[in-house]
Amino acid sequence: MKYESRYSTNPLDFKHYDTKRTREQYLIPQLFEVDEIMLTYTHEDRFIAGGAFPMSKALKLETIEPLKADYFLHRRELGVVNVGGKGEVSVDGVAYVLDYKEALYVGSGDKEVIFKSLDSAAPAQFYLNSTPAHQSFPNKKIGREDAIQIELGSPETANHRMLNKLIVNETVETCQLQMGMTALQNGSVWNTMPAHVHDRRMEVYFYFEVPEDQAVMHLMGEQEESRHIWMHDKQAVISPAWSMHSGAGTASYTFIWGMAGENLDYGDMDIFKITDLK
Ligand SMILES: O=C[C@H](O)[C@@H](O)CC(=O)C(=O)O
Ligand SMILES: [Zn+2]
Repeated sequence: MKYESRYSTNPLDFKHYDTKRTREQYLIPQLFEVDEIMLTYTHEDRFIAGGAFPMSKALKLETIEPLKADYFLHRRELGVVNVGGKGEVSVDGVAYVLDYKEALYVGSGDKEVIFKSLDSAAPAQFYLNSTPAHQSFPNKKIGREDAIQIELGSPETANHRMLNKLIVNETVETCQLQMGMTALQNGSVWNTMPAHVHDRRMEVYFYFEVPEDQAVMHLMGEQEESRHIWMHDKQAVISPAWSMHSGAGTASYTFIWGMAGENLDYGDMDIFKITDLK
């Protein structure tokens, strides 16, 4: 288990950040290391984002020091999306097989979570999001066919995309975690445009299926003070509650969004007018 802690920030200070400081604060450059679990604990709603990459052995989700808890899910819930080969997540002895892009919700109180690949030649990569939880809800797998799909944007505005709601209140009961996956259609590059904020919830974006020689320019900041971070495949970025989160790729790509905070109302967003962005 490897972990890193990040404190939260405010928009008045963010105005003065240079590229290096911006990346240190918000970019999670690496989530997957062979036979490791890597976590980033952010004080933005105490959200944890990370990755489990079991290749030659199974990996157990251990507690980390900042939680001061006997086990990881003592007062937390967990969302898992597999972005690698077929894998298995075993929760207190119950095994859930996850194919590519399938998700699992794990409620608080489960003591043992173990990740493993079913074929070490095509190892699983489990993207993880975890948030504080003060009620225990049942564990549930959300397979490809269980996702709620929404078509957004259009080819004309280069933002044609399919949004898959995975862990939302229509599919599974959670305390505060919401997760989904949005795939840009071929030739479309703009995600979350028109951009929005939701001051009630922070968010983390994890970009993948970014071609090796391409990149995504992630936009953050307030409507009148936007900044960008160039991101590569399988990197994540923390978006505080006051920040927009949007981006354009040099090619099409897919991303997983995860949110936590005040409410569980996915559609509760304050949308910016494109011509008001600065
Ligand atoms: O608050 C919602 C999240 O930012 C994403 O669901 C937005 C998104 O996937 C998209 O518009 O492409
Ligand atoms: Zn959002």
